[in-house]
Amino acid sequence: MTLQEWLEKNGAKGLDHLVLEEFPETGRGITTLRALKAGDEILTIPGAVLWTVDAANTDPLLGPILRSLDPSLSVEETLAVFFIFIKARDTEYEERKPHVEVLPPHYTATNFFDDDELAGSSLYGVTKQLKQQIKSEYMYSWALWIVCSRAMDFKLPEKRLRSIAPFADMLNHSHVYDQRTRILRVLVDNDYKAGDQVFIKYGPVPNRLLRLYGFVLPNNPHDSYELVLTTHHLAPLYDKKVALFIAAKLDVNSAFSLTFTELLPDKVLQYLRIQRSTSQELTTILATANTASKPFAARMR
Ligand SMILES: C[S@@+](CC[C@H](N)C(=O)[O-])C[C@H]1O[C@@H](n2cnc3c(N)ncnc32)[C@H](O)[C@@H]1O
Repeated sequence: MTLQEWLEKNGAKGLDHLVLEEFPETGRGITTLRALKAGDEILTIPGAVLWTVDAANTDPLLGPILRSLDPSLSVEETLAVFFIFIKARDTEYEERKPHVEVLPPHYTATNFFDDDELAGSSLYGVTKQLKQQIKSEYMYSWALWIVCSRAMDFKLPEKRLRSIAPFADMLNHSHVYDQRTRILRVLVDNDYKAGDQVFIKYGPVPNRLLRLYGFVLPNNPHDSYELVLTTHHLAPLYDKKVALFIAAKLDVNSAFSLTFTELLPDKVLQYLRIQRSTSQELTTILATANTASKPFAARMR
């Protein structure tokens, strides 16, 4: 069974007018075979085929294992395990398998870059930080990346639904999830002619797109430099500085986005002022921290 056949069998609508295509600049994407107006519904994906925590937890084989875990896995971990599980099965999962088989096989986000490849890049610091948090073998990192780069979030009255929609995860989208009918509707946010690629809209996102999604946009006006500032726990007056960081609503390990419109954010100056202060300056700052009327975070500028 192909991906399209499985989706149509479950009631997906709109696939007739959409084709998967390889594009030199953006890799695989989706072309529309008919003209579209902004706001048109181009595709619906039934809830039953979505990758969700509920689908993983109710799977007859995987579900009991997931449900027995204490503490339970996070949403992203559950979905990543679900992908790996289906990928590894030889039988019984002919329906979900075609989607797993068309997922990009290689992990392209910066976490998979060597230090040499990242050296000098604006993503060096944040990627280092992220690498320390995610220390796992390749298959699991790949699955987590698949989840994070393709998931869509919907705020339902009683919960947040994070899901990956087969086929819809390969095109430009503005999604709506109808909880009553359990159908995911894909709406376009631009006009398109027949034969156009329908593009992904990521919004005004800087080139840290590379960190999560594994690609960059050339000449991106929203690009930024992620400046990571940390203070070593053996640094002089560490405890006093930490108290001041907290009072100024800063973290000891902080990442700041330097952009073309805000090259030196106030928060960076606040951080550096605390980090560089002498003992006497810190005492003065601490002594006055809660006495003056102006909020402390504002006075640290
Ligand atoms: C939601 S998926 C889109 C479908 C994907 N191209 C595929 O073949 O499955 C998001 C991923 O597509 C790729 N991508 C999306 N937009 C891109 C662009 N403008 N240039 C290059 N790659 C892009 C990135 O790898 C990203 O992580």
